[in-house]
Amino acid sequence: MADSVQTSCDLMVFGASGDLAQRKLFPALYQLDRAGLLARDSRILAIARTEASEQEIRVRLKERLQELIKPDEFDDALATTFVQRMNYLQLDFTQTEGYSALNEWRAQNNQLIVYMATPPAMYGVIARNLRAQSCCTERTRVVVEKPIGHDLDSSKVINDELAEVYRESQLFRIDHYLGKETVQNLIALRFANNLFASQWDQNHISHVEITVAESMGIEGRWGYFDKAGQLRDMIQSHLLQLLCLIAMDPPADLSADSIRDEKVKVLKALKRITPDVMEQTVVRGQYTAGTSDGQPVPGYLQEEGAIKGSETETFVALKVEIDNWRWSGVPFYIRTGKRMPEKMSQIIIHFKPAPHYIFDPDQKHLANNKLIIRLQPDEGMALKILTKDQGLDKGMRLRQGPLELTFSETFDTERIPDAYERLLWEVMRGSQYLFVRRDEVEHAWRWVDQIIRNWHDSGEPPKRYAAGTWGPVASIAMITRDGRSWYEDA
Ligand SMILES: NC(=O)C1=CN([C@@H]2O[C@H](COP(=O)(O)OP(=O)(O)OC[C@H]3O[C@@H](n4cnc5c(N)ncnc54)[C@H](OP(=O)(O)O)[C@@H]3O)[C@@H](O)[C@H]2O)C=CC1
Ligand SMILES: O=C1O[C@H](COP(=O)(O)O)[C@@H](O)[C@H](O)[C@H]1O
Repeated sequence: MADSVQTSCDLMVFGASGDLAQRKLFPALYQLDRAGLLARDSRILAIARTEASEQEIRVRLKERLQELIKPDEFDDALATTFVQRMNYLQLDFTQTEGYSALNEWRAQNNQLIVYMATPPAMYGVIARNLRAQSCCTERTRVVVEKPIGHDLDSSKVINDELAEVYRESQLFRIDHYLGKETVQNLIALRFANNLFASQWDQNHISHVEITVAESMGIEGRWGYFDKAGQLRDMIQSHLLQLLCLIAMDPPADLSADSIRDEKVKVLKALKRITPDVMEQTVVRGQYTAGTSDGQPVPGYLQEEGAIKGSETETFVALKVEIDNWRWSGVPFYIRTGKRMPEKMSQIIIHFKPAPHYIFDPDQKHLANNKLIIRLQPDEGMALKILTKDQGLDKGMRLRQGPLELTFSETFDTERIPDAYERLLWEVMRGSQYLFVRRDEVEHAWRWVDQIIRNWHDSGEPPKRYAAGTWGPVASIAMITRDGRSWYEDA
């Protein structure tokens, strides 16, 4: 990481025994320590309801780190020092008693970071209790997880509760996709390469595809997921963020507000999806039994904890339009689902063909250049271009080939940091450019809410797809109707 000035931090992790803290936050902090980015006097206060001694918490955390960190990145001595940074406080977040211990723990000169890795319903009460103890100052940074609510109204309640105690400049709302290196690279790709900057509009691009596919199912999270569904869980946050980064105008600079202002303009310009266009522009699916990695897997309704008859969607495909000068007439086809054939996230920019075609009419279908941006796995990109097929017998036959950039092969990158490493590091540096501002969250909900309302009003159940397939056939029909198809690498 380029800028490695350390700041001494006191990090309070509310919800320290939870899945997110254990699986993502503490391993990320360990990695920051390993990279020399945690100041020697930075400390961590793990806070949860579970009764445990400090020693037990440290021992358990070290075991967990050993389990989660790759063997060649796990250093026993470092892990021992790392867990010594940690203290433990047993606290019921909803009770005021006990919060005074937080003030006693913190070192006044260290930068205080409060990480709320808890259900969002806890954010307000934690913030108020911290204020009551004068535990936070104007310098305190507060990190909150998604989802911020489950619709516009509930997100406003959570945002208002946070705003009662903290200024917007203190709030770091996580969307972990923004912490992925390949997602940040979208900004570099678009605004550091004039080649693309000058071609990035409706004059040159015919359509855009965004696919975020997961091979896993619900993995014991049925209770949470069934109340959310794929639209709220993935589209409202991650996919709309990706769409914004692809569609936004150039920001004046790399400051958080310049970037976020441009993203908000895109969210405001998203065309409303009215009931009359739902059938052509929205496909909602739910997986049934099928296979994953060659093994039989149950359907959504047979997963552990499932409630019979649930109509929650595990797949969504949308045809999105952006009503502005840059993107008028350019559909963005986006899809995301659980239990798809593979875990794969990619963005395809389909360029328009040259204005006048002079080659073999049989080859006209090849005529569009495509930029394939592979977000994960196999991070990199390929620009599909046309060249002359070589050979005396080939005449002026065309063939399509990639200008290929696979990051791991081209660059001597030691390791790609996990999204949470980057995000925690940015919080420590006090930089908000990878975090979501209140108005972004609310515009995203406003747009997603109308789709949910339409589903509700129509009463139409999700379409079924077998686990291990690319979603309901209707999602293929949606794009085929426009004479296009979802990109498949030949
Ligand atoms: N897990 C993940 O991969 C992701 C999670 N998130 C978000 O992160 C947040 C945390 O998720 P996750 O870790 O999965 O949730 P868990 O349910 O696994 O953990 C919740 C944590 O909050 C604590 N807690 C809850 N209520 C109280 C209370 N009244 N007093 C004290 N402690 C309390 C629990 O303590 P105890 O165990 O002691 O009861 C536990 O440490 C949520 O907002 C979630 O949406 C976002 C993206 C991914
Ligand atoms: O936020 C979430 O993201 C994960 C997918 O994240 P990835 O980094 O593995 O692509 C998703 O599985 C989960 O349902 C959702 O809450």
